[in-house]
Amino acid sequence: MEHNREVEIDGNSNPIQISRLALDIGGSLIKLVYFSRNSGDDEDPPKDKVGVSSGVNGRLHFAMFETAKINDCLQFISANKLLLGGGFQHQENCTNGMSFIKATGGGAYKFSELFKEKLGIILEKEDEMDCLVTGANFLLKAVNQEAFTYLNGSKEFVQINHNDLYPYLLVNIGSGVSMIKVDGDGKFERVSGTSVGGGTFWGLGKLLTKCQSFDELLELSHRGDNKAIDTLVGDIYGGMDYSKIGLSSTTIASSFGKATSHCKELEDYKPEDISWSLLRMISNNIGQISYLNALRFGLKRIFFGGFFIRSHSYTMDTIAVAVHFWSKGEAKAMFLRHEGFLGALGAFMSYERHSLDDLVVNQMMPLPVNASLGTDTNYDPLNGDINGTESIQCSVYRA
Ligand SMILES: Nc1ncnc2c1ncn2[C@@H]1O[C@H](COP(=O)(O)OP(=O)(O)OP(=O)(O)O)[C@@H](O)[C@H]1O
Ligand SMILES: CC(C)(CO)[C@@H](O)C(=O)NCCC(=O)O
Repeated sequence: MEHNREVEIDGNSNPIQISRLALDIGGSLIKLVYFSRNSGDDEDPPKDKVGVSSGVNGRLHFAMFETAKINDCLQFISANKLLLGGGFQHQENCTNGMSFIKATGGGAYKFSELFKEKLGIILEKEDEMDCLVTGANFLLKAVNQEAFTYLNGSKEFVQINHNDLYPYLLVNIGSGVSMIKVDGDGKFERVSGTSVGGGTFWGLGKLLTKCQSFDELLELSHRGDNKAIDTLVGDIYGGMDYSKIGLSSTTIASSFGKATSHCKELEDYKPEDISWSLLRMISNNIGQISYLNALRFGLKRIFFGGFFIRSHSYTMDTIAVAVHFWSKGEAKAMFLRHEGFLGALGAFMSYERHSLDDLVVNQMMPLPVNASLGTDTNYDPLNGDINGTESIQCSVYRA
């Protein structure tokens, strides 16, 4: 896979300078975040409060690869010269000719030798939970229209009050699920988790439907009908609601309950129905466990991140309905536009905490909605373009 740096990154043929690359190498996906300064920025650096030039404008780029195809990722980094780090600062502390790159996720440990061998870089490991929280706090505070609710098919952006953000529950749905109570910047506790997560949906879905890609499995669910596989309350109650305990006839009484039928084999079920039932089962379960943890700590807001969500309407709807149902409307499920990049952003932000150059990203200037990741025009989660790069405008300042 060959990526044209100039065309893909800023759409023109000027040489651009890449600074700071950070990675989140997860069980399923590798996420990359990197900064490129705007071409010609030398003439027009942003000014600080007293009018002194102190930083550079540029774009923050996001890309992802399947962890199983890590060689594609290495090639992408190398072909796009993401390690050069020229421009306004030095991201690498060079030791014996080796550069350091911030990395988080289990793969930062698992693949550290591979990165050293193939690219000559040392992965400087940052704690995964720390990075998730840093990334989420950063997005919620710095990016306009980052968080939104999703109910009955409609998306509503939430205005975040910086003084009233904490505490909240962060639920990161990756291969597995982590639930983190966040009380402030760097103040958090991982309060729960479940192994029934994105890897479960994709793994079971692949076995049961023979789908070849996650996107295909997700796309299938659009055409599915869970009545064919799930046992509904009405199936047990002769078509009636069980209203005394608040269950309507259409509520799922038992996920995959109908698959116990002796007269049917796997081939007798439609892949789209299987995908829909599986998606509902897993999303419902995560929504319910999240609510229970929010209840445990008296948290009213739950932010969901992780690439399992993929801005998928049924997934978000199911999670939101589960949280609404179980909390009787008390707790609110919210989603994030940069859902899958929390950890990578947190690793990216961690350069400030440690680097000698002491840089801080203290201003985020989102482009019009259609220029950022996670929007309908530029980012289509179902188009199968897993390596598509996306970017947002921002400024990086020297502290
Ligand atoms: N193109 C894709 N290929 C594989 N899985 C995908 C894809 N797109 C979305 N997913 C979903 O996203 C999940 C991975 O999400 P994410 O990248 O947030 O987690 P991870 O960092 O890989 O996992 P973990 O944090 O548990 O190590 C997968 O398990 C799958 O459900
Ligand atoms: C192991 C991690 C943290 C790796 O990202 C994630 O996959 C996870 O939170 N799994 C759930 C593990 C559990 O708490 O049961």
